[in-house]
Amino acid sequence: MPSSVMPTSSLGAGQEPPVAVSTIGLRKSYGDKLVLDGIDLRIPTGTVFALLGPNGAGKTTVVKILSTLITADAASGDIRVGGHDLAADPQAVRAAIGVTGQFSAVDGLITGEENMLLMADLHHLSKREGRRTAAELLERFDLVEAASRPASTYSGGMKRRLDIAMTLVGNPRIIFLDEPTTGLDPRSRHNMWQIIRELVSGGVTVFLTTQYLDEADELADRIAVLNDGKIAAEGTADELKRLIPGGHIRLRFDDPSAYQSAAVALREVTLTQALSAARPGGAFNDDALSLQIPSDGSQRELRSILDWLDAAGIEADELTVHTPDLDDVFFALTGDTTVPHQSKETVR
Ligand SMILES: Nc1ncnc2c1ncn2[C@@H]1O[C@H](COP(=O)(O)OP(=O)(O)OP(=O)(O)O)[C@@H](O)[C@H]1O
Repeated sequence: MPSSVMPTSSLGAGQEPPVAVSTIGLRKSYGDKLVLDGIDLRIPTGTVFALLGPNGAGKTTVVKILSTLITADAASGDIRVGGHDLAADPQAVRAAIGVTGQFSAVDGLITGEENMLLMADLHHLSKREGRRTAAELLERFDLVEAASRPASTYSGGMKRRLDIAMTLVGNPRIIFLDEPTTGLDPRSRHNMWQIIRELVSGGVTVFLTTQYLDEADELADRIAVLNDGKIAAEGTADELKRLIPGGHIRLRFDDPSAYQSAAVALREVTLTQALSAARPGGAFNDDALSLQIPSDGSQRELRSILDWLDAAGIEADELTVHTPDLDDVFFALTGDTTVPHQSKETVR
């Protein structure tokens, strides 16, 4: 059962971090259209969780439910945010969370600073405390120079930063970021990633939805792929990449004769099917003096391949593990056949 939310750094060895968000059988229909068909989530405090899915999969709907903007169907199971029962105590949930993204709280008609002070008022901070908090956050988000300009004159990146700064006025321990970097240029995206990392290192839990798989790969401790109203897969980026075929170990040789004997040894294994652990069926590239052995990239499989190489007297000059990237995982899990499969290789 989830308990109160606190930073992971205060935990003793061997203790499980408390759960920031948990859902059991989360369901949502709009009319007779079922959008979420029983979603189970368990997000430990102080981690980044990324929800991926094709357009219209229901990511924003999940965020809206968890942030109390809309209600889940009555048939849903237990839903807790910050240790509070979402259905029974939405007010306590609201006090524990911050939300930014597609529904920005920024008012373009007033200045950045006025937006911040308004937020401080909403959180019942004293005038003095409000000014101090606003100044501190404007500084932290590099908005001091722009603070006295109407927010309508801000760039997209500045508005996103102001939006997050406003969210932080209430010191939320759980933040929902719905597509936080959509439309931002690469530098602004990287700045936003840095902001998110800093929040998490301070013990904040971040629930992120994104269209950018590299963003999930970069930031998230765990990733869930939403498809057809259900979680198609959930795990770390590496766990998800291991779910689909295409991973391999590549051995490269400087010496053509070493390459030849390794290729012969691998062909023999392939022919006799003797090497079950190392998965026979390698590929050869005579020009590059390299050969590939299919592998899921797991430690166990890597060890058995290394044992086989040792036993066969093969010493490669370079060994690299290649795993499918998150794009491959996404296309495989969401059944999107409109984008051709590309053999992108990530050297891990
Ligand atoms: N208020 C609403 N009334 C009826 N249908 C809705 C409503 N809001 C969302 N939907 C439908 O629910 C489905 C999920 O929408 P949602 O916005 O949650 O998806 P999403 O995964 O966030 O999509 P995107 O990546 O395009 O933002 C879509 O088919 C959408 O048309």
